[in-house]
Amino acid sequence: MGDALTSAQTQVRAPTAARLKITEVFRSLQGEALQVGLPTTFVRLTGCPLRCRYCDSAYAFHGGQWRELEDLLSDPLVQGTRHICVTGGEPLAQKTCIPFLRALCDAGHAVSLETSGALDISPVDARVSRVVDIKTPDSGEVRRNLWDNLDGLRAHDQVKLVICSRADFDWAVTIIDQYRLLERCAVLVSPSFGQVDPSALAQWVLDSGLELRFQLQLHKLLWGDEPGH
Ligand SMILES: C[S@@+](CC[C@H](N)C(=O)[O-])C[C@H]1O[C@@H](n2cnc3c(N)ncnc32)[C@H](O)[C@@H]1O
Ligand SMILES: Nc1nc2[nH]cc(C(=O)O)c2c(=O)[nH]1
Ligand code: SF4
Ligand SMILES: [Mg+2]
Repeated sequence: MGDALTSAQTQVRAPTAARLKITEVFRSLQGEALQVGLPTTFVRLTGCPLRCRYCDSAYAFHGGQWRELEDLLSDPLVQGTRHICVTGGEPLAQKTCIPFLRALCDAGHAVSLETSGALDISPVDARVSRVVDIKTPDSGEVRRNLWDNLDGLRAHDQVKLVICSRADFDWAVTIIDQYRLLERCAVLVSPSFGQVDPSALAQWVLDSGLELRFQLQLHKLLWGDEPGH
């Protein structure tokens, strides 16, 4: 028989514990979104079905380490911090992300989720602040936007558009108007790092007359574009 398990032996094995594939867990200042500046622990999940041209986290597409939920929840970097940001990669591409987010909320953390907007956000625990990207034409992934996600946005969620060009900004204004996004939650615009001049985008925001929240990735100003910050 060798080492091969019979089907009977397979059935009596303990069920596999819920696991997530993780690229990194680190503590930094939140560099993006409404929670910017707050000390935060980041949990970066491995893998993403999109390929945005500007992606600064491509190192999370592959590799990573399987970790059990219990192990992650008891990680000192998680336990010792109120603010937790779950990001990736695309966190919602792993189904165990949903119970992970719920468990973080149950443990009393203030949780935010960075997501591409390409996967259904409706199963996410209502206590989580969902930061939903809308992928612009010049991201190269505009066809992946799941527009139904916008219907279910709550006041403590956030929509983010990473702007790669003036044409992207004009497109963003049209979308914001069409989906009445400013009536739903905060709408953030951020320059694609190193591609769009931040002062140009700041001026476009002022000229638009819209109550958009301009933002820069604070961590890159502080620490550059290195992983782990
Ligand atoms: C790396 S992604 C991970 C979460 C998810 N996949 C997403 O796209 O939202 C986290 C955030 O970083 C933004 N981002 C990635 N590369 C960027 C860049 N070069 N400049 C500005 N923002 C960037 C993404 O748009 C997203 O809002
Ligand atoms: N400091 C810091 N803040 C962040 N906010 C969102 C991040 C991300 O990569 O999703 C990120 C990140 O990578 N670093
Ligand atoms: S969806 Fe997020 S992680 Fe995936 S390629 Fe785009 S920016 Fe990178
Ligand atoms: Mg990042």
